[in-house]
Amino acid sequence: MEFTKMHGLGNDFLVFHGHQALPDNVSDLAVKWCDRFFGVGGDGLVFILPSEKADFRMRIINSDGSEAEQCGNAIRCVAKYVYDHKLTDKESITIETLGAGVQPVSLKVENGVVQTVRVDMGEPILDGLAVPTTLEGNPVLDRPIEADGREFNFTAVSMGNPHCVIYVEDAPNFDLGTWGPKLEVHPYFPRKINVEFATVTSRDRVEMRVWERGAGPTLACGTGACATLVSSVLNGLTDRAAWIGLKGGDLYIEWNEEDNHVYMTGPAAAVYQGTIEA
Ligand SMILES: N[C@H](CCC[C@H](N)C(=O)O)C(=O)O
Repeated sequence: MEFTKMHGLGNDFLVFHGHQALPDNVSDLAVKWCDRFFGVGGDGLVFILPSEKADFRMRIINSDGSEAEQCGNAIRCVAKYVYDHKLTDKESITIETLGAGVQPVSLKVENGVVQTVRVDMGEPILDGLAVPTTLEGNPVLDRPIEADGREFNFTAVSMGNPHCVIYVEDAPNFDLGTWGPKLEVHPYFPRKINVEFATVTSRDRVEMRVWERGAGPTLACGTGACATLVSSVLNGLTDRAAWIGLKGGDLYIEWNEEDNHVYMTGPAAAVYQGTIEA
């Protein structure tokens, strides 16, 4: 199967186009192909499929084989792919996702190549039971959670996929590897959860590191950046637009007061094309 290796701020994927549906053994293939030693290496597989409701449809499989409802960095890669491969000549397109409906995407094109992508990520879901968590509350805001004897406070936000945002002293140096996996599978989260550790440095900047559900530590998480901005506004820590500083780079996130939609702006890059045996 032919693929294009792409990334959004180092959150990297094998991108496939030209298929009508996911391969039957896509979970096994994700585990095998995302392995960084025995496979191509990646945080997940992304399939660009036909859609009856939008210009294109995206499905995302994490490196552990689980399918996610949404993926911010991947949707920017999909937008770049379809324009650069001349599957569309529009600079405003729509992409259907499993968990966030149809999303408008606008492309910033320079010299005929997509440089940055702005995605309407839709409205955040704040009702605790809908994120989902087992907790009542709309929102579930700054609530205690205990893992292995240590207590944190978290805010729950869904962008179609679930997120748990926790504020810490120094996110870039936080012990992500110890606490991320424990919280990912905490009993509060029936579908597990993406865990963001964040440090607010000003009203328009937050440093964040992410332990992703089904993928572990990644260099960037688009939906996680959106969840972190929404959480920071709800907790009174930032304005409604801010830079989210990730290990792989920065994303600009806005939570529009008029339409309640979250907008994400950032880059997408293609690295190489290849073929791989199923
Ligand atoms: N691991 C995530 C999916 C990928 C999200 C992330 N890579 C992004 O850019 O939003 C989940 O299971 O919800």
